[in-house]
Amino acid sequence: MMTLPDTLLIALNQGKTLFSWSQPIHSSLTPWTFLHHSQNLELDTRFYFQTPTQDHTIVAFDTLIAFTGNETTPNSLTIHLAQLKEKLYTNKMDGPILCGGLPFSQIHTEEPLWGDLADGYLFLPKFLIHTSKRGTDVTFNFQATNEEELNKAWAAAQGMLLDLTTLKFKTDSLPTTIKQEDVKPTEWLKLVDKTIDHLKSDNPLDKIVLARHLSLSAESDYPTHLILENLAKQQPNTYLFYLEKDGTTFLGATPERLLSADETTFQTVAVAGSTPRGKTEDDDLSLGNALLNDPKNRLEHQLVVDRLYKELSPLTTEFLTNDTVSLLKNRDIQHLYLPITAKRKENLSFIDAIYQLHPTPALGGEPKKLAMEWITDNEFIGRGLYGAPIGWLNLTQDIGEFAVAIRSGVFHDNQGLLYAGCGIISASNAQSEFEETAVKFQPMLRGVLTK
Ligand SMILES: C=C(O[C@H]1C=CC=C(C(=O)O)[C@@H]1O)C(=O)O
Repeated sequence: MMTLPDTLLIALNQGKTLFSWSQPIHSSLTPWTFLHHSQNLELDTRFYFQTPTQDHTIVAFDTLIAFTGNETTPNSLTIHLAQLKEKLYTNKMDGPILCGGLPFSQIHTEEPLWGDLADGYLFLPKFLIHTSKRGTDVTFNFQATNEEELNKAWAAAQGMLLDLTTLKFKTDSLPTTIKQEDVKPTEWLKLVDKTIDHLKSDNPLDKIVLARHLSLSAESDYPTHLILENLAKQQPNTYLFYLEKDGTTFLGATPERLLSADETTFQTVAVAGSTPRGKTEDDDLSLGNALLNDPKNRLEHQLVVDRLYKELSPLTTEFLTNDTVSLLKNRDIQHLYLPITAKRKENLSFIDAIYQLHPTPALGGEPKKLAMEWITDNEFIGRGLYGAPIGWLNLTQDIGEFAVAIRSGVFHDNQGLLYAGCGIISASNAQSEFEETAVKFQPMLRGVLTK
């Protein structure tokens, strides 16, 4: 076990009370091993996030400091993060990482299965493993106001590293799902018709995204990390995300980035308009071509593109990508796709930019405010973190990456609730949207039902 580094003691004597210590780990342990090993420990929080290219994987455990509800608004978060920075000592250039999900909407209908997670949960973990092209680092975050607390916190962190790297696997398997039920299917079809009528009536609304739900029950509790592991095998080229807090887990495999930020650029994508994958290569190609040439889907997508350009313009100085729309193909579904990269203006915060973009018309609608009001007033079940920004941000450098949490579900004990949404415009048809959302449930269903 490593002894307490002197620099931490010096920082304490200089008045620092929040400590973030990172060190490389030279081991063959993968992020999955950590997630598996963690099942043997009593932890209040678990988090997993992996980019589609797998060039960043973050696994984090236990909460040191968390922001939820009103604390996650952009102003409040900015103040809280600045306060953390003031008392922070870190041995790393790029500082500690906060991870989690921001709420889909501050105003929302309660849904018991979500518990507190529905209010958003951005946390500074006690323990984090980050795997990137540079290798694997472990970070311990802790608070202490005197030497005794510092020694205790350091010993606890080292003990956790030892546990996570030496404990044996718990051999779990996924239970049989005994009930799989569309939630209020007839009412949902009626709601789509009502929404289409509303879009056709005299108001500025062009698009509203509606979510549908599928409820699941299993013969015993879901070991949710195994669902994530299935998704990792079954859904290449997607963001994998997993947020577990006090026994409730929200997880999924989304193709959609909301915003990633490095020191100089913002990167987002416009993903909207959907069709299934074909059974043969020819079939797949013709479905893709039909999607590229379908006016209804092109309009759904263009509304997202236009909004992203509009929202990004004041935050950036120059767009670095062209306007060629292509197809994004995942295992079960394909979408119209346009990546957008722009040079970010200096001193413009990543958090502000996230809130500026969220929800794009791929999840909310156009215009944003009216669409969000319609969603809140009419959907049967609260969205919680479905469709919300999920990911990470660096505390000291204003960088990070958030995905749009779709193709997802929330689980507690032996219960699950899957979410799938679709963009409604005046030319939509309720039955086709029902079928499109059925395809969008497929990735999560495959993950849950595979033993
Ligand atoms: C809202 C979802 O998908 C969005 C992303 C891509 C395509 C969409 C569509 O074609 O409607 C949706 O806007 C979902 O999968 O739950």
